[in-house]
Amino acid sequence: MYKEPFGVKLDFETGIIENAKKLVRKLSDMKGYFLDEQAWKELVEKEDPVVYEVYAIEQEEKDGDLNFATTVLYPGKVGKEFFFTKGHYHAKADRAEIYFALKGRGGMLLQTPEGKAKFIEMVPGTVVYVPPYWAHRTVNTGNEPFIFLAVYPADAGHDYGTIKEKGFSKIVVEEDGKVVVKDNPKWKE
Ligand SMILES: O=C(CO)[C@@H](O)[C@H](O)[C@H](O)COP(=O)(O)O
Ligand SMILES: [Fe+2]
Repeated sequence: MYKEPFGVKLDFETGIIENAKKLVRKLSDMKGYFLDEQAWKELVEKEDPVVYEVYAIEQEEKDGDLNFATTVLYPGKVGKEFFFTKGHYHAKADRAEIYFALKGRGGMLLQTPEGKAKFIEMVPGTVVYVPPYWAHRTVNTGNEPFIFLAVYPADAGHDYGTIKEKGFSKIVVEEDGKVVVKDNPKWKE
């Protein structure tokens, strides 16, 4: 009936949560995600870098319960585009989420199913509220790992398919040494 409460240590420097399940996403796992396909291919063939790691403490998929996870998103670019997470809607689309930035700098791209997009900058201490129904992707715009904690309903799930197919309507690129959020030329509604 009652589950056992627990506390775990989250290392703010490395993002590692003790006893968490670790997931690693390499650039080769992200075929079709970046705008510059040639630059993606070259970088995969050259070194296939780790783009991000996730340390998750997850419960059974029941409503009312909570999961939490840190993400360590490495600095880098594919062409002009900064490294990002795949991005997803929640499988139960109305499930909201809270992100809390711990280290480095970056931001979150959010998008409604109709393609209305928003970019929110994140520095250590920024808390982002992801409302129900918004897809979300984080982007590392700095030159050190961007680390954040996410807290989300245990039954939220992930729907990666829509974003994998259509992407986000905005992209985050470096132009003349500046971070620029612009329209994605490949975006189709
Ligand atoms: O939003 C959540 C959970 O709902 C985060 O924990 C991400 O799962 C993580 O930042 C990796 O990003 P994705 O590969 O899942 O898009
Ligand atoms: Fe999420």
